[in-house]
Amino acid sequence: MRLDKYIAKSRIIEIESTDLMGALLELMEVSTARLQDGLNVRKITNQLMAREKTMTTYLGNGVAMPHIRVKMKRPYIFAIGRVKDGIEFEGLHEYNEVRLLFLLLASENEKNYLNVLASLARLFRDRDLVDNMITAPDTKTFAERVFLGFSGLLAKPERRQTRFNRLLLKESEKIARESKCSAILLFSDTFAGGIEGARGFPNFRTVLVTRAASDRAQESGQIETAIEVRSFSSQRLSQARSAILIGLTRGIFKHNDRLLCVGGIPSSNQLDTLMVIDIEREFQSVIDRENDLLPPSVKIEVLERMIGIATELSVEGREGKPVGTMFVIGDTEKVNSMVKPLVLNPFYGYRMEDRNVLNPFMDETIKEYSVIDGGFVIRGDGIIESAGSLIHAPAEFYHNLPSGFGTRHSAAAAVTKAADCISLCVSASSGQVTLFRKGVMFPLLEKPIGTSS
Ligand SMILES: Nc1ncnc2c1ncn2[C@@H]1O[C@H](COP(=O)(O)OP(=O)(O)OP(=O)(O)O)[C@@H](O)[C@H]1O
Repeated sequence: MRLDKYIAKSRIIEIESTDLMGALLELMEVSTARLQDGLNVRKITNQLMAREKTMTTYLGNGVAMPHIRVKMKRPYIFAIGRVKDGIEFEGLHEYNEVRLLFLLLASENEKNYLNVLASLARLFRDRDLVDNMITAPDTKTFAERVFLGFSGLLAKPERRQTRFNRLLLKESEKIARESKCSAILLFSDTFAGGIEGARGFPNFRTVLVTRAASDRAQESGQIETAIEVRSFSSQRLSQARSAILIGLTRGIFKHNDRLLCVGGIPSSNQLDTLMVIDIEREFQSVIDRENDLLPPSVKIEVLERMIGIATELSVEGREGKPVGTMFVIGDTEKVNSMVKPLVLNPFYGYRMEDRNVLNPFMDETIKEYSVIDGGFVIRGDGIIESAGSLIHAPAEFYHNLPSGFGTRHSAAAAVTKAADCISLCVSASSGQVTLFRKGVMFPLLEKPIGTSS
């Protein structure tokens, strides 16, 4: 998504105020100057402040992103301010870390709002890119770097290939051809910065698997498409199973494809692993046809987001402790008939947009509530209906799972037989993330017991 078209030089400023209210007023002033939309600066700033009190917009990496829908003709207004030394807001320490304050005003009628929020959050997750903006020596350079960053041109310097990497890439193509693979999956998180090889294989269909896909990667070479899978694991090719699953549901792969995975330890800059995967054999128990995988009511981006959150939860835990939970996605009408609330629904009273998992600010909230006993019920379009729910399908839908799986996993399996939904289980005891569809289990991330990251 091209975000640079919404950036204007006059809305890139150095913030003078040291408190949030003052800083927001400065950004609102430059946002509304010269506009005929009749936006009420004070009123909107107060609404932004009220919102910040109920839900922080601090994204990490020194970036906060207050955002709000307003009545206006333009689809979006972006304003970005650089803060010297953090800002004061109700004594909360995360605001001391703010160095960039990004204000997003969106029209009430804009349907793409959550996607824009998600794209911005993804952009600001790139530490190097943010640092580059923060450390600009003067305002002019700061503005230039903002433009470059938003247009995807401010890339990390590419590393030169080592001889060994070159050899592996060359042999990969040969192996893929001779073993009749239909595509090569290049795990680009192996490289801390870009690498020449990430341009893809000249004579072979290449799919990039990455934690953060930029549009630029796909524009700059033979990369046919990129699959974004979050993974904080330090294991080789740990994103493979999730990536293939997403590729199948997106129609990038067919169930009878054979794939060559090429990667190494994340950020090691060293390729060291080649793995041939026959999708049919690997996933045989889950799918007969790729179309069966995704329930009709579930949006693929919702499943992708939930796989990301479940993976992060399993790897990070919460406050140093492992977390177990269950997400049931889709067919909520039927699922709700099998739900008993264990606690008062914490999402009660949230606006739909604020409890949609596609909203990047929901990640933290979901993780926070994952420590509550019970599971989450999520609509196929991403709206969370409840958390802290006991999800219990009728007895006839229960079947034996391999030993080691207890009542949480049994319930997660059964509900996907009883309703046309998907469930994702994060195991508190083993750290595994398991997807269930039609009662069949499919481990996405296997974490050896006792590993913390
Ligand atoms: N039907 C259910 N719906 C929601 N949550 C459940 C359900 N059954 C169990 N749980 C939750 O799972 C927790 C762990 O139960 P148990 O150890 O039997 O499951 P498990 O499948 O082995 O999961 P884990 O691998 O996380 O230990 C329970 O304390 C409860 O919070």
